[in-house]
Amino acid sequence: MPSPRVLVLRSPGANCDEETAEAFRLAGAVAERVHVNRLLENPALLEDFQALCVPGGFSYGDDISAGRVLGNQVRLKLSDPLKRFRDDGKLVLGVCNGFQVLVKTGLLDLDDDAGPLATLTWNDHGRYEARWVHVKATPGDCVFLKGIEQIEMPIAHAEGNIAVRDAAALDTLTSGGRIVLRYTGADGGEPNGFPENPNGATANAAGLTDSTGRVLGLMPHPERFLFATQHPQWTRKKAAGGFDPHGDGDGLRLFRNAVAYFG
Ligand SMILES: NC(=O)CC[C@H](N)C(=O)O
Repeated sequence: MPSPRVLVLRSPGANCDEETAEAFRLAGAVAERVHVNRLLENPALLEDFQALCVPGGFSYGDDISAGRVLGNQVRLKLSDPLKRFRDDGKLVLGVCNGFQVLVKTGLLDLDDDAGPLATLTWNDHGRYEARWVHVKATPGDCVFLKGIEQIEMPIAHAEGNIAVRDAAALDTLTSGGRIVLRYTGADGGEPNGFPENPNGATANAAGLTDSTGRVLGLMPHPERFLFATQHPQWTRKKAAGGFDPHGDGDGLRLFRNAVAYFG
């Protein structure tokens, strides 16, 4: 099987596209960074790729709200080709700002008759927050999270609070297995408020999948944990023994899962 080709979407203000492309390459994919203007000129470019990733950053300076401008471009100009892309069995990943973009595109199936089931809004404390968090996965059909239970990753965002509309919407998302990542305490149990839940997200949600399991949006940054030595406690882990400083970081597992899906 040839390596899957991944389109990493560049836009003005994106700042994680290089390392996200590198993550896919390390996992065995061929990754190409493509500017959104190239895709708007020629949406048929998508046909050359098996996966699309919208990376983190500050697309269009977070103007209006994070992800809104790029989300509108995608929703208004690329909706049909992207729905075909997803329905052809291809993969879509949105990391942090990319998740904010996906929420605004309709690709995550987040609407019912009453409007959006959930959205991403400002962190409860109203500030930008950058820290490592503990997250538990309940993958269900989500391709990217296969085999993952607990994982540590960094977050870095101001508008990362997954706010669910109401109790009925929460029930829809929960019963549909759509909340595939949740913040936990260090012991894997319920988080004890802030900072274990770093933004006040409803139900401690950190990532959502669509109804097919082939689209994932998450606030933590898996591409910032590709090497074991990116973990903030790696020297302590090394001193404690049994730690391979040349090993992979756990974030790489998501990208390997994406590549393995095409194997
Ligand atoms: N790391 C990111 O992608 C940041 C996302 C967005 N700019 C925010 O602050 O919420």
